[in-house]
Amino acid sequence: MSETENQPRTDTATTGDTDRTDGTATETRLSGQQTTAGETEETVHDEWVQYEYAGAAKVTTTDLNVHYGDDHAIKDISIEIPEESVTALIGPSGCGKSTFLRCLNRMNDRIRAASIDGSVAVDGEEIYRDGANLVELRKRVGMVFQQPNPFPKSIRDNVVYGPRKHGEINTGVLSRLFGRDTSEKEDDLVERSLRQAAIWDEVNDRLDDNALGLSGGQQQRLCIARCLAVDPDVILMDEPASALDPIATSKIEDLIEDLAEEYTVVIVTHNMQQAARISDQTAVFLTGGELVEYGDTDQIFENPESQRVEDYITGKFG
Ligand SMILES: Nc1ncnc2c1ncn2[C@@H]1O[C@H](COP(=O)(O)OP(=O)(O)OP(=O)(O)O)[C@@H](O)[C@H]1O
Repeated sequence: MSETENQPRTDTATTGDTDRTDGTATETRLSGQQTTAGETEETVHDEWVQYEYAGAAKVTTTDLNVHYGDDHAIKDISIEIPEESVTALIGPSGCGKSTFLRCLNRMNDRIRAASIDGSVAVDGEEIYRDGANLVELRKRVGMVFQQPNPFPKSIRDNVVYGPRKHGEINTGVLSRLFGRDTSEKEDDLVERSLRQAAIWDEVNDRLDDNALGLSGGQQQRLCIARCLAVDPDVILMDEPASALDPIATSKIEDLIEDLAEEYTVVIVTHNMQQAARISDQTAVFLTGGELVEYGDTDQIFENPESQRVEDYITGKFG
């Protein structure tokens, strides 16, 4: 977990100008509060749900909506996700966590029924702008899925798959520039990525073995290494440990905390203890695609603003 000084926003004003981390003013209302007109959070969605944190915003969503046909899966979500930290997305099944996550690297574009409105910016750059380069975006915002999905290739080939595909290794120009041959560069990349994913010590003597021979937990760490090999800034993880046993899960959790020193990690999890253990901030989605509360993880788990969040966390709902 990064050593940020995240503080939950505690101002009691229902609306009003609020300093954002980027210095601009915006109308802010915390979830669970009532407007002066007596509207409840259920009826108003166009607020920023945010809190104060040290550092810069890495990802900002503004009025983000997703429909699948008539199904309104994500409703007016405006949040800032801080850099170099872990953000957990929690909530009951079907509340839109994965849909929200997929918006952050435009994976929903692949779903024919999905229509997306609103804005998602990474480092202030709109990813839904016309002409955005999706290959570059998905290198910058990588993704790890619930089921480990290594290619039926060697461990080495899995790690270098992305850079090779994007022509970042096998180009004579790069080799000449660096004055080294391709295999030497590949070896460096393989070792660095596998070390970062905390699996190097387990596989360094069998890099040419088929990745499908690894255990589930090793396969998932290999998939994380594959994601790291293309040098992302943001790593999206959709329940990355749900298919793993407790020991493998614990290794993935340790790894995620380490990764947050350098990367911005956003993780969907059904495991509330996991969210409490590894995340710096937590976003609680409840039924119907609403983001009900977003803030410092300790505050959300120990003293949530919203009764519905408290009910969910204590197991009374969801
Ligand atoms: N490809 C799709 N086509 C149509 N509807 C979809 C699609 N994916 C998700 N939905 C719908 O969008 C809503 C949100 O689904 P989503 O998978 O994002 O929720 P979730 O919170 O991640 O659920 P879970 O925890 O069960 O994975 C649900 O009503 C779901 O049925």
